[in-house]
Amino acid sequence: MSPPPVRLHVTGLTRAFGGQPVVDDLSLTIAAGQVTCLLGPSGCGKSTTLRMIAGVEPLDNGRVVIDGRVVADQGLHLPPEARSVGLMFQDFALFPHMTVAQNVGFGLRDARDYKARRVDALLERVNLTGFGPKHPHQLSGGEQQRVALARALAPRPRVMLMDEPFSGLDNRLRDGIRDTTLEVLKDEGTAVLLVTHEPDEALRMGDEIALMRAGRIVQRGSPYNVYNAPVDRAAAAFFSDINVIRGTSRGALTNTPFGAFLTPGHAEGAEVEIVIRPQHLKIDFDRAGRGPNPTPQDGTAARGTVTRARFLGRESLVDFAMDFDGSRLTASVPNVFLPKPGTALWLMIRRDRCFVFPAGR
Ligand SMILES: Nc1ncnc2c1ncn2[C@@H]1O[C@H](COP(=O)(O)OP(=O)(O)OP(=O)(O)O)[C@@H](O)[C@H]1O
Repeated sequence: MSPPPVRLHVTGLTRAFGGQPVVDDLSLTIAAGQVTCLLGPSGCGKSTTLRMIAGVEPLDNGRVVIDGRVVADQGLHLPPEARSVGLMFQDFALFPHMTVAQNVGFGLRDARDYKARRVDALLERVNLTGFGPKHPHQLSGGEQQRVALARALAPRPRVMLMDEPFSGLDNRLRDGIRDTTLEVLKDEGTAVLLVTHEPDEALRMGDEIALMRAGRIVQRGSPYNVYNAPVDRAAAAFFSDINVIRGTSRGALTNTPFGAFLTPGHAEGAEVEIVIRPQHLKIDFDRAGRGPNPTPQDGTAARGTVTRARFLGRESLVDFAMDFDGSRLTASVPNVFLPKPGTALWLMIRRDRCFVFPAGR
């Protein structure tokens, strides 16, 4: 089977405001039926990237190609309606004076009976059959959101650009709407660029995550890879709380509460940071000071004292001060585990889940 065709191809996209670069030489490719989540902290340039691709913001440099056709470069700026893009924003604003059917059919220039059939089919697709004659104010937030999706899809855009489209919805609605939206977009074979600052949303929705920082994409990959092989400490920290064990690499080894770690590739005397997520620290009991008998995979156990334990619903977080050097670590345990402060417990570290980075990066 041949790979799906590329729908969006962006190269060298650059934009500065007042001399300050906001998007800096950004490149990106999205194939038909693929969802790429542009994920990053507030202000890193996600919306500006999306707006340049949509055609509502000029670019200083670079090129945007949609379905093989250049729609923007230094000398060319096609308007949004000539780019075959669908847009969905947080404040998706349906036209209040129009019915649901008129809203969905708004961008269609086809003959009346074709248009009516397309509108009905889309309303059915987003589970709103029979809603055509209603007005937006008669609909719930989730229903309005699905009308907005149908409206954006009506002209069969090659590329769908979505900027935090679910953040106005309450939590209980959100997961359902995300799943419906994803299903519909996959069915239509649209290439999707979804901007979000929520890692959970990117992990849930993306075939690919493009992690953005200060105007640049710092890492691209499947959700699994971006989560499990972060390029640096900040990339690891973007997805969950992290523990950082600091040390000095000597003879390609770094001493930690959990014994010596292999840290090859770091200069003699270089400061390193060993990063581990709280769920990859395993807790065991003290057994009158004898501690556990770890398997080779569990690594070396180290003793610590509980300083605080919190219940967060799906998990409990337990904070420790380590006997070795007083360093602070946090372990996450599924369900309820609330040892009293002062309790001695042992921690084991999944070495294959640790990331080693040069300090300060
Ligand atoms: N038209 C503009 N004029 C001047 N500065 C702008 C303009 N648009 C955006 N900026 C600035 O560019 C930076 C990036 O903005 P952008 O909206 O792209 O970030 P973002 O990653 O989408 O953030 P958020 O998640 O908060 O929306 C911000 O510092 C913003 O203030």
